[in-house]
Amino acid sequence: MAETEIISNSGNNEQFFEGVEKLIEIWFTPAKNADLRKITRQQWDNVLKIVRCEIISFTQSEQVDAYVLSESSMFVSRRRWILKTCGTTTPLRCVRAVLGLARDVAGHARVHNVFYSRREFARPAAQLQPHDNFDSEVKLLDSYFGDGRAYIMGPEKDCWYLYTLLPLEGTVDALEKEHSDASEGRGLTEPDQTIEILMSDLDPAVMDIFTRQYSADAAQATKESGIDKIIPGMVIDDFLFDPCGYSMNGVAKDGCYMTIHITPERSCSYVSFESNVPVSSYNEVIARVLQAFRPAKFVLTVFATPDSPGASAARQLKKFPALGEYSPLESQHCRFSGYELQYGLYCKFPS
Ligand SMILES: C[S@+](CC[C@H](N)C(=O)[O-])C[C@H]1O[C@@H](n2cnc3c(N)ncnc32)[C@H](O)[C@@H]1O
Repeated sequence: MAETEIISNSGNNEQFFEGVEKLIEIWFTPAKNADLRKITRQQWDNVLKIVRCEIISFTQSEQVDAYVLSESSMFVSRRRWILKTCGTTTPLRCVRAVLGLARDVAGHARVHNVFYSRREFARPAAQLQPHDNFDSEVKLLDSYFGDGRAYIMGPEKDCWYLYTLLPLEGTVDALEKEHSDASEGRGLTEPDQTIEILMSDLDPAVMDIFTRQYSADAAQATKESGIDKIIPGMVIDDFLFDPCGYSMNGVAKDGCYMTIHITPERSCSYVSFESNVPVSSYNEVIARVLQAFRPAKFVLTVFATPDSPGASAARQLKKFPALGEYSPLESQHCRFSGYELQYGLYCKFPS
């Protein structure tokens, strides 16, 4: 597991923990009999050693294998791999190994799409290479994928970074991509949508729930915080760290997932929520998440293909609405070839 750093001036000997995750999602082009779930547990253990984290729990649905990690989560399905890790982990260092296993073990030789994203770290200088700056991350990603584009959204301290192979809609690159996808039979996509809510500065009373002092086990923390009500019908795999910290994965029968990670330490409190639940409005989910965690500030991102129910959710958020007691500070909308993206930064009123 990655090391944590003692905060010298916290006064209560509290440790600093970088809750902000690096999130990489790779989609492979559909191929006959190819399935990333052919990669064995031992092989994943070896991959995660490179990242400096380990598997601590596992659950699955018919469509997805969900791993809780010492630093966040990993989801493996037929052609999509998601790795989300926090602390000082190094997820981009394992991508070459994953591409090799995908080709040699799973039968996936072709990458269809890549999304790498993260919020700005609380302490960027504490990160290990290449994660100590976005330029280095992009350089390494380009060495794997060759042809990516990098974006930075929002104001400096609260910005959100994205690297993807998707070109912006209407550009020459987008037209070229459509042509090459069509000629190589790669036009096959499926509806996809993802919401992330990346929250900081959370209500200390809520954060106390995610300590061993307060909750006897993860199940108690899940229930008491209302996490079990955010998206009903999920099979929940939760873990309460000692002395504090919490991670959960939820999987549903229809193949969708949710994942929540909590760093409750007062000086660096952080919570992330992510799901691909196929709804046409995120209003209820967002309201439940904010009610459960009561952050002072959060970054909201929604990715959706035009044929997914989430496309209308992304457009609703584009109108830049206040969300309950939260006012919008920044908003950006991007149309990629095949995806819409909405980024928003929100702050509790008055800011
Ligand atoms: C893995 S969790 C969730 C991190 C997540 N990315 C988030 O959103 O905050 C991190 C929390 O668990 C605590 N923790 C306790 N033991 C840990 C361990 N062995 N490895 C990682 N985190 C641990 C950390 O101090 C921190 O509060």
